Amino acid sequence: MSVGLLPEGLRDRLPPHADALARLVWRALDVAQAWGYERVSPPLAEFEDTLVGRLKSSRPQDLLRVIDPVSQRTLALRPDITAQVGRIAVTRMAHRARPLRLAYGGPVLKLKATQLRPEREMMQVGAEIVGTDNIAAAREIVSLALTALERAGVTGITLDITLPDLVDTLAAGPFPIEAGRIDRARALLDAKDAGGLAAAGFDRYLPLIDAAGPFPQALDRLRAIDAGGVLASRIAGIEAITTAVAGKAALTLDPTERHGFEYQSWFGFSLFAEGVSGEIGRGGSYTVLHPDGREEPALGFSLYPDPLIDAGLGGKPRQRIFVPLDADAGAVEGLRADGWATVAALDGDDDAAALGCTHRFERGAVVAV
Ligand SMILES: N[C@@H](Cc1c[nH]c[nH+]1)C(=O)O
Repeated sequence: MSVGLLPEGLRDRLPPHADALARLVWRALDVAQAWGYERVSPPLAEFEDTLVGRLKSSRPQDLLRVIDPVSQRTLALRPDITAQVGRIAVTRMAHRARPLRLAYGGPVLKLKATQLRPEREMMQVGAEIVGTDNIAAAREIVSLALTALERAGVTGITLDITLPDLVDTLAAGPFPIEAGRIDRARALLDAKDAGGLAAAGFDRYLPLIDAAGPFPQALDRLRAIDAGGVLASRIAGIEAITTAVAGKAALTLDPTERHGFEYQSWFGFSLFAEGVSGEIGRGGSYTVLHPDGREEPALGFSLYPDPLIDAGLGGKPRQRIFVPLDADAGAVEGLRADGWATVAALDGDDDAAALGCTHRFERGAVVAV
């Protein structure tokens, strides 16, 4: 057996990174709690059919599955906690008043890594509002996500806004496309392939490519597209949401971006930070399905704090001080209260420096090692 070898995309988090990650998660959850969100903690794995299908428009996913010898049913490891929160909201917490505000944090597992991120297991921490997906809810969710990132020490944040169901809405209304050709149009828009769009007869969608980029120019270009009320109401919505975050993040618009937006509806966003590669968070509006088929609007965000640690965030570990066998317990407690990590001698000849201590506690005084 190969000792210490882990499957591709899975890894151990070692000191000091494991502590830093725990601190980042804790800070984000603490902010959410202060904003009135109650924590839920769903399990790592569920029956496959309860994990998928709870959110409207969620596509069948590639999941990591196992057969449970106890129930003889297929279990899936969660790739996203949002669907689990949706399940809790419409089952065990269905009786609770709306809007229901819930927060969560824990590891998720994807079947495949992406090019940008070789990891398949990552920490996810977030918050969801179930019961409304109006502008006020969107403003709160975006503000909360930015505040949580600020609290984690993240600077240079970019908020990239997208309209995940825009192409479907335009295709069903002002810019008609037959159902069978919508995927083609979406793929061309994803690739920002202007020539391809024109050649395929999707000319009316061309201006959407130019409506991507920094605010406010991108929004002005979106406004210039004549698509009747469909766009007007969304533009008004985006403007109202973004006034709430003015000064906290740089704003960009990518109206047709849908990469990673599986179930989000009229509003979606991605979060980026200077010096951190790839997305650090994502969110938006969506619809939760009740067991009786009833639909409930929801809105939320998830942060992915792992890359923040590689960027040096998450705080510094405590400085370590070596404490001899005969030290006074009260004094040692005082050292911990002052922010030291105390490393107690367990026999006569522990090596303070080898144990990572920069100081030792000698006859009541702190002495450099
Ligand atoms: N859970 C989603 C983001 C999200 C939360 N709420 C709504 N959308 C993701 O990680 O992609």
